[in-house]
Amino acid sequence: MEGKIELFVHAFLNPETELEDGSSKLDSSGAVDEPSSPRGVLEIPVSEASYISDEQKTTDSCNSTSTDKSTWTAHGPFSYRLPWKGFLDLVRKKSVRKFSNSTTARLTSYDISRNSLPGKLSRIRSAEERIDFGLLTVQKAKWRNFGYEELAAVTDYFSPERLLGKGGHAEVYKGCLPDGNVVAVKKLAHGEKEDDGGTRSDEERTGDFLSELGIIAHVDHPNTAKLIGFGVEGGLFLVLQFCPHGSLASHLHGSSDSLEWKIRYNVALGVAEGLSYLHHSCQRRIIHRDIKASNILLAEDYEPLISDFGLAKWLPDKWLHHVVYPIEGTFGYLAPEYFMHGLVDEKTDVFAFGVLLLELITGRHAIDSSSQSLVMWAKPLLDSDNVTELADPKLGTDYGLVEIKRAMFAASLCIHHVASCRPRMNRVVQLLRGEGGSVLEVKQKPESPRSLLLDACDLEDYTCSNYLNDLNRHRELVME
Ligand SMILES: Nc1ncnc2c1ncn2[C@@H]1O[C@H](COP(=O)(O)OP(=O)(O)OP(=O)(O)O)[C@@H](O)[C@H]1O
Repeated sequence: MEGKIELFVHAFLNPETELEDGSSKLDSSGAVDEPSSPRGVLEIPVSEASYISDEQKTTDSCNSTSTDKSTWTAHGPFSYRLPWKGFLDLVRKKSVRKFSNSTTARLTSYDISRNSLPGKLSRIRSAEERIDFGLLTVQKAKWRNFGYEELAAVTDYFSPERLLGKGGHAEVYKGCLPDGNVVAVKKLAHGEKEDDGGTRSDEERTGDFLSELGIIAHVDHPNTAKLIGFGVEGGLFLVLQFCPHGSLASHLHGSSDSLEWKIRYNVALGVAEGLSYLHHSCQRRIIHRDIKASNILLAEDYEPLISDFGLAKWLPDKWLHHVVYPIEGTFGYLAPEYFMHGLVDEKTDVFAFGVLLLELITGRHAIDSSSQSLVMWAKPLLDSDNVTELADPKLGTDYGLVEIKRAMFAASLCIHHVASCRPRMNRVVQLLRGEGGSVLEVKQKPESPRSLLLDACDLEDYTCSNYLNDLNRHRELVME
């Protein structure tokens, strides 16, 4: 492997911790033969690649940003390990995020201790430092480690006027770097008491942060959010590419203007491609677990970027699925096998993507104000191919009939209540591009091999009304 160098830092989960959390270590044969899923994977690539092109650096200003797909190149294959294990041992503990019954937020906050965290985290070195390997000096060019003062200065001391948005875990501010680049500074929320009266430990919060940082730094696709840097002084911060058009949710649900169909279709395709990359083409198999309209950001030209990797997991290839507890995510987007059994694999994201497609087609919320599930509302209309009833009234008849029918067909497959009957994301991309073949071909039989556990779940006579009952039951349990 010549010519290119990457530095990898791998943080591995403590196996015991993982088992305590209920995570499955079974491969298809049921054998426990795989080390636990890493808690976070932090890669520091040292390649020619840079997220921001020279051209962009000179042309961007606080008032204008651009997204140049041509600047994103693959990382080189040669790797070198840094001795960070001691530090990472501190952050092995698994996060215990709470499940929310809200369609817009997960109810968890970080209790960021200002005393001990910076000390521990200060061992993270800037991705800009030069590293001397004897004969070879390489430039780590990917990300920056920002100091607190620097982040405060670029966001006008986190002034409310700079606030771009607020989620369940973070506030995001617009920042203008001295070189003119505009960024989004994601400030992880300060800790309040959790609902159960407990507080999250430094280690847990740091683990969550590293997990998100590790995954977002690892992914590299035109339809995934771009990391520019991070900060660990005075709190935990991610510095991200600024998306001038905000979130898809704000356009679909927060604006009286209609998002035109052409953009909606491009968003559907872009998100499908981004997810297909995460599932099948990324160096590791990543499950996002929180695909929803508020986590899709719109960059220049309304190109969609999958963001918020706070719940994302990567699965070793040998694992058919992963069992997680607690169940986290957002009501309305949760696949039945996930909210009932905690089973996570690529099909969890496929289901959520199906709900997102329905939102794009209909303009409706995943769960509306009267708690009606979009999936349940849309199913009969999808079955009867009723475009007129399904299409967002704001669109009028301004949609491509072929495209909307493709989107409807893809959605109907993605929201199938049996996981194995849902298509994989690379298939969904083909369907949306019109490369899908006939309907009969696509309505495939369940994939194999399937784990015994999943098959048992699938073999139940699980109908749509079962799904609705389960959803309601689960909701009641969570709200108790
Ligand atoms: N890079 C960005 N550019 C512009 N706006 C952004 C950016 N990142 C986030 N935002 C805005 O901030 C909001 C909250 O961000 P984000 O979803 O990452 O927070 P969160 O607390 O992790 O959310 P969640 O409740 O889903 O966990 C987004 O919905 C969006 O409106």
